[in-house]
Amino acid sequence: MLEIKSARKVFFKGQADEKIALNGLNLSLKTGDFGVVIGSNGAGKSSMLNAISGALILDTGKVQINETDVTGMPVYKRAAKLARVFQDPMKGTAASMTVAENMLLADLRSQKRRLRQGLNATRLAAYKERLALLGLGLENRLDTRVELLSGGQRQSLSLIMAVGGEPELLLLDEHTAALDPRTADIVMKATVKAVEALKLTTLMVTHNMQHAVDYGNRIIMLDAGKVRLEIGGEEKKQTTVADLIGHFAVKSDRMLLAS
Ligand SMILES: Nc1ncnc2c1ncn2[C@@H]1O[C@H](COP(=O)(O)OP(=O)(O)OP(=O)(O)O)[C@@H](O)[C@H]1O
Repeated sequence: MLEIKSARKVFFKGQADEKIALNGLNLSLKTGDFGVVIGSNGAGKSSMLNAISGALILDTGKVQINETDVTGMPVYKRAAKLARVFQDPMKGTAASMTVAENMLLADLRSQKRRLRQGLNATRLAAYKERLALLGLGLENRLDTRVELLSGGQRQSLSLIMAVGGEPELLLLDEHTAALDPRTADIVMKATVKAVEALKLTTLMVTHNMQHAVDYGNRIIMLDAGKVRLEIGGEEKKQTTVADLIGHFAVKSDRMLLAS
């Protein structure tokens, strides 16, 4: 469960270039929800993810993950509760190490064990099982150096490494944006397989309207630092890309009228 209440963040407050990034944002995700966050540039999507992860300290408001109020909790402590996958497929993994060594690094990071425990048979079997969730055949490439994988395989590996510690919340920060359309679709399908198998509560930011329509059980549209529109349940199933683009158009028209 994720609950954001009245989150407000203003950059350069009181100065000529004051920017209101979050303007009383309220959002709640139930356990097992897969929320897809959309919104135009500057709507506050990254600021919201940063406020959840602790990279951004709110001026006012509250962030709660399950039973814990994490608003004042430092990033390293929150890291135990959440996993985040970023846009750049080169950042989440170590290129010159093998798939198995990368899995071990992630494992040790989340379990606070020491590296010298090494890659034993039990671990390798567990990694194979976890990688198989992605449906990309990576379970058969444990000894392959990561730099030899495709961008999509690499980003999917980042994802499975991030969720190894069974986080209470998964944040996907435009994690397919740097990939070509076909690869992005492969990574999205792998993402859904992992999310469903591990029953993860997920919040994904995307500019890809087709992905917003195809994946997740809720669409959350941000505008000017707050939630402007939420679409869930049956309504989400009926929603088309054109509908979503229409909501962006309404916003632009409003802005034109105001200017
Ligand atoms: N560190 C910062 N310093 C100053 N202003 C910031 C900072 N971070 C965000 N902002 C401002 O806050 C507002 C929200 O930005 P944010 O990056 O959260 O939007 P976004 O929806 O993620 O946009 P995009 O789709 O372009 O990534 C914008 O006006 C932005 O310029």
